[in-house]
Amino acid sequence: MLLKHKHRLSPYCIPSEFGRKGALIATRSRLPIRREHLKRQPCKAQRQSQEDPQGGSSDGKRRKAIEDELRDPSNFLEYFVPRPLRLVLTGSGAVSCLIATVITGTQLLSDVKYGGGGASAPTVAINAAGCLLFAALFTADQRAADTRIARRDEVRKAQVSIGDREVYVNKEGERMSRLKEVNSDWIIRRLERWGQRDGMPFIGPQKGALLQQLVRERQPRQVVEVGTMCGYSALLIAQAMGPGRQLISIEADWKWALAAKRFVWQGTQGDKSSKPAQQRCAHVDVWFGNALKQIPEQFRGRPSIDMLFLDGTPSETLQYLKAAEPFLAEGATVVADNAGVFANGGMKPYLEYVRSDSKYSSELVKCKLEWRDDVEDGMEVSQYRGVLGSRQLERPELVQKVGEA
Ligand SMILES: C[S@@+](CC[C@H](N)C(=O)[O-])C[C@H]1O[C@@H](n2cnc3c(N)ncnc32)[C@H](O)[C@@H]1O
Repeated sequence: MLLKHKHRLSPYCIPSEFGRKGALIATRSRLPIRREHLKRQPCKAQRQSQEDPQGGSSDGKRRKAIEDELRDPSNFLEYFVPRPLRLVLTGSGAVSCLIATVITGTQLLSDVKYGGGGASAPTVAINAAGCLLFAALFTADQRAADTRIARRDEVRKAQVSIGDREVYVNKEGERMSRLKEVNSDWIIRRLERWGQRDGMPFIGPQKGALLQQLVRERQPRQVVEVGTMCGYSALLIAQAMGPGRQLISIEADWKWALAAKRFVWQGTQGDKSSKPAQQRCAHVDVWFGNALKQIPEQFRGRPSIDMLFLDGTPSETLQYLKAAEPFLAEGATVVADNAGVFANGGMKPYLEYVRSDSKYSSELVKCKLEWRDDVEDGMEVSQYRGVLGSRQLERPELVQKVGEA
């Protein structure tokens, strides 16, 4: 239950929006996770009321009525006394107390008028108090349900505005909404909201757009990324690469590597389960380990690297490049993040190397630091000319074009 209603994004567990019960159980018990686990499993009432956009028994009002009756997960009482039963109990309690108040009140009046000992004033008062109490409980329950429904509508509107939910018009002409399927866009949006809120060091949308533009222009078949964290930039690169290509992303921290594997897997599976025309992610492998060890050990005998994205520890950037250099294809693009904020710090040796060595043609593309409009940063975009250092930049205008974008 706790997992079901957990809404915060955490790097180490999958947010509830991903977490179908089956997928979570499968994760915990190390069972294989199937594609159907990704899909939202509606409860019985939801299934009955499910809107069928293709036609079928769509009845918006009925659906809404059933949804409105769904159990309120934040109300503890719901698990012991269901709402319809509560309404019957409190409603009938109020009515019976009202009847008793009227009867005992009439008796009391006739006693006062004609004498006798039929009903006492305390009995009337107790019945009246009972009537008020039950009526108050009944009203409070109704109000709580109305508040919950209003809150749910607000949540839905927010989901529509952030793009997690889509609005459509059904056959009866009613405006309905439904949650979108989890795919790479969905995960990227989530990670962006998390990054913005907590200032996570993901590359962010501006640098992300720049990186995607570079990938689209250069069409690399194999990209290697150093520093996956939770896979934000990996998903952006994979989207821009398109299907049939490969991205290898290396992460030294096992917790991030684990989180990234899940985010990337869910993002790319979502895309794979959609129609072939909508499949757009490259195959992504997240490797756990230090890139300085992984690259020299694992890349022997592999296809050469067409693009290298360096976003690990800034002071180690030059070492990453030197480790990967023997495996770079001629004309490969090397992109290094944080070339602005760390230009005179950890990135200095790297920048000196790529800007002075004849093997590279290099340029700084200025942009803002992620989630900040007031801090200048940049990405160093370099082209590897090969050992002979004779090749010219194939598209020298690209860097400028990207920088202006
Ligand atoms: C700035 S974050 C990467 C953010 C990610 N590229 C994104 O935009 O979403 C840097 C990551 O590099 C990882 N890292 C640092 N040194 C590394 C190394 N030698 N090998 C692999 N990963 C490393 C860190 O653990 C951290 O998760």
